[in-house]
Amino acid sequence: MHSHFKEVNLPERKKIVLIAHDNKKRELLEWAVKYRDELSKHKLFATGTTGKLLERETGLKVTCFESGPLGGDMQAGAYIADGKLDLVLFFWDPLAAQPHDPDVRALLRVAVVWNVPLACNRSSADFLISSPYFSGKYTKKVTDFTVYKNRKNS
Ligand SMILES: O=C(CO)COP(=O)(O)O
Repeated sequence: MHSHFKEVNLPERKKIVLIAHDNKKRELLEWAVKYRDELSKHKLFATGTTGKLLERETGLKVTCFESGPLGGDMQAGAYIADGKLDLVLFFWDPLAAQPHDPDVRALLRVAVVWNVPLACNRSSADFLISSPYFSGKYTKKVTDFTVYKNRKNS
């Protein structure tokens, strides 16, 4: 199918959400401490427990959603749908079943819908943060959903 795109300008100072499942929290915290100075240039969000730990270990201000299993992933997903998050760093655990797996999948899905840069492991996060776009301007293309929204049976 022929898709049309809209351009969305991302500013230098990005709105970034950081999330880690329990077995991945140490890894995300180490990563955030390593890149503390770079992260300090941005506005940070996180799910509840991840955010509390991030604030404690980096000293950076983090706006916290609810804890993930209590709806935090869905809050982050809603922010994405509203265009209020520019980048997602989500170290999810591939070896542990999560009670809120549907929420996790929904967040990952909606990030892809809106073409949001998304790192799910440390090396991807390294690649993202070393990109000039991380702290520079970037114009992303988002599918233009006008046709979808105006479809006949809507
Ligand atoms: O479960 C999570 C994401 O799915 C993370 O939630 P917490 O940061 O509150 O532990």
